[in-house]
Amino acid sequence: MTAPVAIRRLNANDADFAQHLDHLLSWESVSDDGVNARVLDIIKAVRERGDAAVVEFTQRFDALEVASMADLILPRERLELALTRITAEQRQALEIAAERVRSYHEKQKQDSWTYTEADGTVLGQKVTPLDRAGLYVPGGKASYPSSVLMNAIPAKVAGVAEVVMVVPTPRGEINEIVLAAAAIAGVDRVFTIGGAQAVAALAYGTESVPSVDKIVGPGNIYVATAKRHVFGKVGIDMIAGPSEILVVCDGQTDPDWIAMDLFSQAEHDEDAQSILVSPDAAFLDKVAESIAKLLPSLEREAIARTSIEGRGALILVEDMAQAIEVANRIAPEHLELSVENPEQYLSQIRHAGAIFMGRYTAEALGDYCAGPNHVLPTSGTARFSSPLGVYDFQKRSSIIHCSAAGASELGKVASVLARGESLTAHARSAEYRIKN
Ligand SMILES: NC(=O)c1ccc[n+]([C@@H]2O[C@H](COP(=O)([O-])OP(=O)(O)OC[C@H]3O[C@@H](n4cnc5c(N)ncnc54)[C@H](O)[C@@H]3O)[C@@H](O)[C@H]2O)c1
Ligand SMILES: N[C@H](CO)Cc1c[nH]c[nH+]1
Ligand SMILES: [Zn+2]
Repeated sequence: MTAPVAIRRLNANDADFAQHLDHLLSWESVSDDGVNARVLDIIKAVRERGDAAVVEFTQRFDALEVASMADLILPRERLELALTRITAEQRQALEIAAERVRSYHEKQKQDSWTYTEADGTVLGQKVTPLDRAGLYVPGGKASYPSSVLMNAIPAKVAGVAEVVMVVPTPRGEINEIVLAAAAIAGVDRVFTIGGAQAVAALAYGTESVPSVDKIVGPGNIYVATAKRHVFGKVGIDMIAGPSEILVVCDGQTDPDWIAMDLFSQAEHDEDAQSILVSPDAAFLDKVAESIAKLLPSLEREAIARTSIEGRGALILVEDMAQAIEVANRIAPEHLELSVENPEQYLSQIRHAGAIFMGRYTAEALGDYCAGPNHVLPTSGTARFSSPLGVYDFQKRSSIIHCSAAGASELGKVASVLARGESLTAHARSAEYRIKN
């Protein structure tokens, strides 16, 4: 007999549904005072003592006996060596995934543009890649070669001259697939450091670690808190919370497939969130049975069970219109539309990090190799932010080139507005160019 799984059941027509949904979605992304204080101490120490502090924190938090920073630097040749230490099958999978991610992101590349007005004035925007990007690859509880590809490839496509990667190697355990992914993605330098100390080193620079212009990549609470604190000194991509999946199903997909799709994100983290919405009550029962049947077969059963029981839900809705309403309210990181003819709903979806269309598009394909980025807005932030992309590694400068005639005409307008602001040097600067 299979052990019961206590997954929450909600009905969107219940009077207190909104309240229950708010409670279900709430996740405190702000670090507690203890974590905050510790991270601030780490950042201060790295700013003041550079490499020496990074080495000390690495010894303490990653249980690594290293003598100096030299032991925490991996040259490009070491990355190339990793390519020979993985299996041919692993190398081929990495190369196929990298190629698909690269060609998808090539389409996002923005070019500089200008236009010329009738009087010869030229206006436009110059698009420039960042000089140096820092890529945080998590390495505490698990290793993520796919995240190396998803973060480094858009940077390279954007034309970033130097990509510096940091990855902790607790107890000295190096993941060869992570290094091989770095070689394939074209990462320039790797430091085996992690946590807040790695973020601080990338932001402020040390004797060995170069300071970067922007830090991207997911990480645990120490990494996220450090990223918040160094924002302003450097750019950051986003603060990514635990993984989430919302499946909307019309009741016609194999319930085992749906259960495993829910587990695919639940196995990431005890705090991950997996929710199924369907207008078919009998189907929700079948998925509940599949969950109970398949959960014990997972390698990461304990993590997935905590996630499913603590933050998961099966939600009954009146119809597909109500399902879409719930999806927009949740604004999930991943939305699976496991329905017949998903295109009919696409225009109504307003908030989702990535939308997986139809019964065959398992979210897991997007995590590894479909092509779009797997670094996505979580915790409802899809309301205002977008997947990591080439645009995160490009910045724009305005271009203004006035002709003599253009400067004269604009000078008159600027003069009036400047005098209205009592900024007379502005006004006189513009007025010098007015032709009488
Ligand atoms: N959104 C995404 O695309 C995505 C992808 C991959 C991973 N993730 C998430 O990233 C996170 C990775 O976390 P992780 O812990 O496995 O690796 P991590 O690399 O983020 O953190 C490990 C580091 O945390 C620091 N640390 C640990 N305990 C500490 C302490 N007590 N005090 C100070 N520092 C300490 C150490 O320096 C250690 O090197 C997970 O939550 C995972 O779900 C998200
Ligand atoms: N689903 C994660 C982002 O939420 C990304 C990932 C990496 N490996 C497997 N999955
Ligand atoms: Zn995943």
